[in-house]
Amino acid sequence: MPDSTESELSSGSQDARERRPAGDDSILTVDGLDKTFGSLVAIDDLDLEVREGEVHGLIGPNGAGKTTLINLITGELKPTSGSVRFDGEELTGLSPSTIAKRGVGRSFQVVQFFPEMTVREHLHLALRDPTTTVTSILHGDSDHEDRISEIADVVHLEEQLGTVAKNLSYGEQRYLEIGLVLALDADLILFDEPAAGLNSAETEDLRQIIDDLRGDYTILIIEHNIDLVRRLVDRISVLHGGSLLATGAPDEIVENERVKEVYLGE
Ligand SMILES: Nc1ncnc2c1ncn2[C@@H]1O[C@H](COP(=O)(O)OP(=O)(O)OP(=O)(O)O)[C@@H](O)[C@H]1O
Repeated sequence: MPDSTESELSSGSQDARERRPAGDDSILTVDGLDKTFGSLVAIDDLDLEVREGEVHGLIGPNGAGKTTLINLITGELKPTSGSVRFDGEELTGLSPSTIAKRGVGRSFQVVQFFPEMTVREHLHLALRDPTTTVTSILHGDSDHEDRISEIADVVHLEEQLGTVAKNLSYGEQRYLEIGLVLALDADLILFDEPAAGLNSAETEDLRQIIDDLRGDYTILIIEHNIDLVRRLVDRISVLHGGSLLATGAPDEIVENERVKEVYLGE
């Protein structure tokens, strides 16, 4: 995908998504990736492929390297060696903002907002273009009202558009975070434990939200809730000690003896 301004990227990404059905083609290719922190090997000669249009689960024990991998994909960390390619282009060495502009969006384990700003204002800010002023955001003078409504609908926050972030429930804050990722109009979305801290009703709500994104985005999701993963994803990769232990369909993975041994505890 060529580098472009945010607004060009928005329309370009949308068109690109519409052209791309889910298939066997890899959109994200991790090849011989290594990351060490001093003497600690966090990612160890990792190969991994995410196919275009799929929902791909990333599981593994604590410390397996899942968040480190996400940070290497998004450019927050630089690999010690190896390569990450997205849509055929090398990401390694690019800055996080350039990688985001190439169409890679992410959520974080810890949600952070402006407590006094409403859901609409947050989305407006995320959709902003260089001509947007603070006054226009506060007055709701937005060219983006349709997109804001669309995103709020997708993340089940249409009733909360006028609610300030500090008055949202924890679950609603997590949905807003997903909305902010959608506003960046990424092609690949990386979710880092989106269900952490959610109760069972909220987790089901989250499952529906992510399920509704299926087909429009490629999704890589780190999640410890194995029931949620099984219901949501097309394929699972299991990390262990920074390496790939197994990749396959959910039913294959839960029956895999090595995976049971190191992660599922059976
Ligand atoms: N910035 C850092 N400096 C030093 N060590 C780090 C750093 N980030 C991660 N690590 C170490 O790298 C290893 C992998 O950590 P990582 O957070 O990627 O695991 P994880 O699979 O996401 O674990 P969890 O499921 O607990 O979130 C761990 O041993 C961790 O302590």
